[in-house]
Amino acid sequence: MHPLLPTQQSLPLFNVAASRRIEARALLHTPDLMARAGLAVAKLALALRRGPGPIWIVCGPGNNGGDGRVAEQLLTRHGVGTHIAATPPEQPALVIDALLGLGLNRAPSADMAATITAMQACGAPILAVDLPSGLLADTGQAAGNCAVRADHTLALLTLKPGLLTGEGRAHTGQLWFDDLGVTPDEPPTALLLGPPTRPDRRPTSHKGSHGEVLVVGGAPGMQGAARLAARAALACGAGRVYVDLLDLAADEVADPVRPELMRGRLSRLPQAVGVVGCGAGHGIAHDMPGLLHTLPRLVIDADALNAIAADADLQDAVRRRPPASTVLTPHPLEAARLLACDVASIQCDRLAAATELARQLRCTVVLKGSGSVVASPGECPALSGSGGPALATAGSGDVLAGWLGGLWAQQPDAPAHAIACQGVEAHGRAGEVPGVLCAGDLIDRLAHWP
Ligand SMILES: NC(=O)C1=CN([C@@H]2O[C@H](COP(=O)(O)OP(=O)(O)OC[C@H]3O[C@@H](n4cnc5c(N)ncnc54)[C@H](O)[C@@H]3O)[C@@H](O)[C@H]2O)[C@@H](O)CC1
Repeated sequence: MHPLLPTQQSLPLFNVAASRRIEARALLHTPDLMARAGLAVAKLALALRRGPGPIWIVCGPGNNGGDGRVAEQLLTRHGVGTHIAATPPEQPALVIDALLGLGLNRAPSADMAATITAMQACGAPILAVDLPSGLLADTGQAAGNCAVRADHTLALLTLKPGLLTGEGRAHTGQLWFDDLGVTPDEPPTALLLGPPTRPDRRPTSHKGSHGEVLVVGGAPGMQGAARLAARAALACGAGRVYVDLLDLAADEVADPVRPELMRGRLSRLPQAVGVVGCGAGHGIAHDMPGLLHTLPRLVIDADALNAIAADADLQDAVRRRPPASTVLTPHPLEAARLLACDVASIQCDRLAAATELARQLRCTVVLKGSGSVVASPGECPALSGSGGPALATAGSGDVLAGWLGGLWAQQPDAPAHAIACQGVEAHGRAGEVPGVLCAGDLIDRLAHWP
């Protein structure tokens, strides 16, 4: 068994309802699912335990607890000390959290909350069975703000989206997966993104083969955002990258650090991929009708999103664009403005929020944050399992927008959804470093990825 992330391929995700259906059908021909689950848990527990102490197994009232009890029998048979109880033994070598899994349907009771606190405090690593107890499988939210923070989670039968988005990654720890020998017999409710790909560069290609990007943004004092987006598009391989910095004097260069970047205007570049909004301030609202009407492919970020949120005519203009020609890249607050709700409403179900926004504005939506979501009309939503806190820095969103623009310039026939999936996963994987990654360094890592 291997840790699941980073994945070598795209993987299907199933919400609670789909997992239940798959389980019910599988049980008809594979009645020993719980035995298989318990065996998988016991094997992983043996590999993860630290020290000679007993393995503390915390079993709940349902089948999640059943998995824990099967694991306990197998470990005991193997000569390993175990302790099944709600309170810890002396110096446990590992905790197996089999309190609550897929059946979680309310905030943990006071007794369960006390057990969760004890698991957390006992000092041993925690292996969660299927889901960290208290974590909602569909959304990655902690029911009642009380959920186990596991060091490892072994997902069983299906992978659930809540392990990967919202608060999920903070509770799951290292993710493992055992399908228990069952092949899902229905379509996934979401996809976990696989390794990103880079556009091919033919030996005979020249800069004209790799498209044009026009970055529009960078109001006074915020020009760095537009320049970061432009540098990212350039590093991605776009043939020519232009910046239209709002209010820049006519004789100033586009970017003193990157002489490859050129000044440009919409009127001269009607076929470019537009990357609009980075550091743009309120002034971008004035340019939005022309940009939305003219450019065949658009990545819309930051202040351009706020302009759209504030103007019903701009929302209509987004809806009227050709299918698969527009990507919006909101963070949760921008998404909340676009959906006229608050951030908590977005975060409590990120997959649903991104899907609803994509439906309302008929475009592709990248909802940023831990477990970025890519949603488009008619497409199965995708989740990224990559990225981390190193990306929580100023400018990393600008880099994403520019990178998407660079990818699209080189693949003009690709639909918005495919570009968004490629770009989000590349951005996330390049951002997996300890500590903090400045946006400029992120561009370097992306450029040399993989
Ligand atoms: N049926 C099978 O053969 C298999 C079951 N599996 C395991 O079974 C789990 C699902 O089992 P269940 O459907 O029994 O669900 P759970 O074991 O997650 O829990 C259901 C029970 O917990 C109670 N409960 C829910 N929320 C509670 C709360 N906040 N406080 C106190 N009690 C609460 C419910 O009333 C119910 O009694 C999966 O997560 C997985 O671990 C898998 O191993 C696959 C095979």
